Amino acid sequence: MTDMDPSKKVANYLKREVLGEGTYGVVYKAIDTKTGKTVAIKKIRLGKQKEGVNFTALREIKLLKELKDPNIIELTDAFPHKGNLHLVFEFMETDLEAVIRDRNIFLSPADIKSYIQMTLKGLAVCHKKWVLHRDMKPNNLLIGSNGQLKLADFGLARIFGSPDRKFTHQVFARWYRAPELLFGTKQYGAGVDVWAAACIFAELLLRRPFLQGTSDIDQLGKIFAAFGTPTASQWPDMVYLPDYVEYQYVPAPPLRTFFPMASDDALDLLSKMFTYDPKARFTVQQALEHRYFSSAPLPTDPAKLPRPAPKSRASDSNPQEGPTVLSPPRKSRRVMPDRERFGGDSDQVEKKQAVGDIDIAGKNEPVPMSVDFSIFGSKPMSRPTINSADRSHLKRKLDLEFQHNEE
Ligand SMILES: Nc1ncnc2c1ncn2[C@@H]1O[C@H](COP(=O)(O)OP(=O)(O)OP(=O)(O)O)[C@@H](O)[C@H]1O
Repeated sequence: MTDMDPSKKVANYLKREVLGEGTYGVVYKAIDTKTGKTVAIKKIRLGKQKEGVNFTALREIKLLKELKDPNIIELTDAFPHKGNLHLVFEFMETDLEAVIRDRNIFLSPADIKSYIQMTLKGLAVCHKKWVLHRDMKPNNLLIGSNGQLKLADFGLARIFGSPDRKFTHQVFARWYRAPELLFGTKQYGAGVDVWAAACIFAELLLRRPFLQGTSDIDQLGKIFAAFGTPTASQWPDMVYLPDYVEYQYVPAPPLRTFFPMASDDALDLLSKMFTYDPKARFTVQQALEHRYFSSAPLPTDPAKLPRPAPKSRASDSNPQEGPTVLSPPRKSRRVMPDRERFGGDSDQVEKKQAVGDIDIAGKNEPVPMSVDFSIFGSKPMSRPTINSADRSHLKRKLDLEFQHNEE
């Protein structure tokens, strides 16, 4: 990086097409005119922070720039321009979501092992430096032309605040959220990234998201239906969490029910990463040392991993023609469980989904949760229920969710 006036750095980049829009703003493809390299520039709306990026944010960005590892996306530059902060990253060809969704791609057990190992290796480096990701999901795991998987969007949640829930695509982030976050914990640690990595591991095995909750309450219902309702002995601190509500006990079905083709080692590792109590949950380092990674088949060499066919990029042929949107932003391409399926007034849809079968104003019987059991096969399992004593607490939580969505 040079010592030039940061606001002038924009001249170093030749802007090309829009790559997509995420939680924090638009991402452009660009050419670094000094090196000739292709880069991706994330333009972050500073929004209400009229005074610009605060000192803490700048310090955090400096920290991210220093995080250099083969499994972490490199932040090569950062500069303000027209009230937006521009973060310059190395350009990546595709991402893990595209790999998982591509029906032409066959993922062998060794390929899955390689992708999840690279994910954990990137996480390990960050956790060693006390940086949490907090927003791990397959489309934040970018893949380069050499097959290397790299974690993206690291630490952005801490710098720019938690992703804004009013953006529809945030419904997907919920699927990777650890139970302590869903119960409203304020003091969370590296375990939230391990839970999310376990969800990604499960998604690689299934080729679809594992736990697709339609609201935070429903997400917990899905988790409990898969792993059994946590007991006090399994997770002693659970009852003290701010948004804790008691769910009727349901036992855990065997994990193999959901992953019939997975190896015993894969299931053992998965169960240790999906441990309820964050204090007992595997750390990233423990996960990397698990025998799953040293037993046959060994992880595929990244260069030999299957990847989607490169997309043709229209503006590559004519860079003079301003930014061109080549495809809808990723989130609209993904199947939307809530809003897109119902259309119309999105807030109404959100309310309808979140409330589901719960009769908040109803009588005192235990109330069945709205849980979509379709992911577990056609036969519904016993449904977790919420005790009536917690009804008002639940109503308050749902109201809070609605407020978030209506903002
Ligand atoms: N370094 C990069 N190289 C190439 N494409 C990138 C890079 N970073 C982001 N993109 C692409 O830009 C688009 C927007 O990315 P961004 O990270 O802002 O949002 P997202 O990951 O899609 O969603 P979210 O913000 O919810 O995580 C995506 O299509 C993403 O694949």
